[in-house]
Amino acid sequence: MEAGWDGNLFSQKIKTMSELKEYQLFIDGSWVTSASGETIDIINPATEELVAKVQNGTVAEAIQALEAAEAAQKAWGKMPPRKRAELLYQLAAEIKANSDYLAELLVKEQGKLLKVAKMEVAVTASFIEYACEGARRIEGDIIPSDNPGEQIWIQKIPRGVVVAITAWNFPLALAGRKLGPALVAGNTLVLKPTSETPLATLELGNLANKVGIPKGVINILTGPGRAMGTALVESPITKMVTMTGSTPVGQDIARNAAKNLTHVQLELGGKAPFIVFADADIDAAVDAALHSRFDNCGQVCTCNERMYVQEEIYGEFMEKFLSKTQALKVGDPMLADTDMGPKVNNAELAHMEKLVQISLEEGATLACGGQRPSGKAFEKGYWFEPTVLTDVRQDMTIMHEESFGPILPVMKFKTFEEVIAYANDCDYGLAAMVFTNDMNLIMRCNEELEYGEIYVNRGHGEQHQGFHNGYKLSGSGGEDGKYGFEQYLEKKTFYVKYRGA
Ligand SMILES: NC(=O)C1=CN([C@@H]2O[C@H](COP(=O)(O)OP(=O)(O)OC[C@H]3O[C@@H](n4cnc5c(N)ncnc54)[C@H](OP(=O)(O)O)[C@@H]3O)[C@@H](O)[C@H]2O)C=CC1
Ligand SMILES: O=C(O)[C@@H](O)[C@@H]1OC[C@H](O)[C@H]1O
Repeated sequence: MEAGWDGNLFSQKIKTMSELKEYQLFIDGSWVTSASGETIDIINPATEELVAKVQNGTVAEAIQALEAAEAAQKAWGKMPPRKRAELLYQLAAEIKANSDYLAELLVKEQGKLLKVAKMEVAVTASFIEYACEGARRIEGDIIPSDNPGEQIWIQKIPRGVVVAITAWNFPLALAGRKLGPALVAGNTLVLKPTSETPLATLELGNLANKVGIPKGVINILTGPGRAMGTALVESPITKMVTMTGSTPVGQDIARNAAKNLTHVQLELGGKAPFIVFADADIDAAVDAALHSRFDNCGQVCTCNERMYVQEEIYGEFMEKFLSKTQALKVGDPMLADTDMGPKVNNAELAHMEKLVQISLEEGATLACGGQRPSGKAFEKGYWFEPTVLTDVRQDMTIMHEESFGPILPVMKFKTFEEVIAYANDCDYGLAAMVFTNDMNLIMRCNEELEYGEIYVNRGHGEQHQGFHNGYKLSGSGGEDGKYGFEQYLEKKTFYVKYRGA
């Protein structure tokens, strides 16, 4: 089937989702078929049906995209930031205008609920709009020198070509989260979405052309992360790599970027503790714990990965929590009353089954779930029941290995010191959640918890103006907010001697 676009999202050869689309690579403003002659199948996790095909791009095409971005950056970086922002505001508007189409793509490629997919599309636009607000706040410094008749100027300048590599759980939002600040700051972009869920992200190429973003400013590639990703990271053309994904891949990227000492920003795995003290609002804590574990089928980096409940309220809390967990409706992500869709692929589903098996072998009790749901609706697809494990110990695998899925181990604790030790006994340091109304406990948690993002009396969910920052093996550099934006700028210091003594 011939694939191609005339530059407009809806004038493509394919008019409905039912026809199979073959996406191409978006390089230098054009759609090109890979020289590899190979494609990657994108499968619907709820039905196992083939949704579309994408190019299995080559290393040579990765370099071609980098060269296009490098050529475009010269003019793009010299454009007034406000002008860049005006184009990106239009891109954000087009994303919102195509919300239904993009949301449906996200459901079909990732299996997320339609209502969550619509939120993701809105958040993608919002990430870009937030970055645009910073266009006229790219501020430097003028500092008096110790030498007479001299000033020191510290300027903020674009880094150059930025490579963005994204994960499969919120593919479009993760792309917008990086594309926005990268381009507003005057950089150009080579974006490599995950091979699992690249479709909605690829559509950004159509929208970029539609709003008139100059060719080469945004390039979007699909292909094997290890081969293509490594080529992008190792190239001397690349001046920054921003990646969201697993810790092992983040470590690979850090190693490969070291060859040119390229600036790296990594948002990686997590194992967030969810701590409920005896004085907590139990009903609020139950609801927050439920959503912070089972949102997006547990596939959120800040998810409640392990829960600690103070023993005085454990019985009441768990009775309410298990009741709500068992009431969750697993099913078709397109339906409004569905609470949880499928895992993204078969490998992730097998990982769920393996974690439950290991947990039971290590002595845990299965309080609910623990397997694939039965019934005709679940004969196809990568479904897993909302699962709660009790009678777990801190030394068990499930308390340390990220599940990134709908499995929640729960432990009792007696004292503050005990639960802080449990919470910090972790290789990750991204997010933590704490429920208590005692200000003294809140401040002590703030002091003691070794996490970059702590939520108090609410569940997970970052905001753009915050700072999404992982300690330890959860990442390096952080993103979002003014500190995330700064990462996309280089500084140049200028000593200006303009008169004698
Ligand atoms: N901290 C955060 O904000 C978030 C963290 N995550 C983490 O991401 C993980 C799940 O996402 P997942 O997509 O499976 O993560 P992966 O690490 O498997 O992949 C992430 C991206 O890296 C690419 N890639 C793979 N190998 C390399 C390499 N050697 N060099 C360069 N790029 C490479 C992948 O391409 P390809 O897919 O083509 O192989 C993909 O685009 C979980 O661990 C989760 O915790 C997820 C979301 C947010
Ligand atoms: O990356 C994640 O899993 C979260 O940061 C998620 O990504 C985009 C959404 O805004 C966040 O909830």
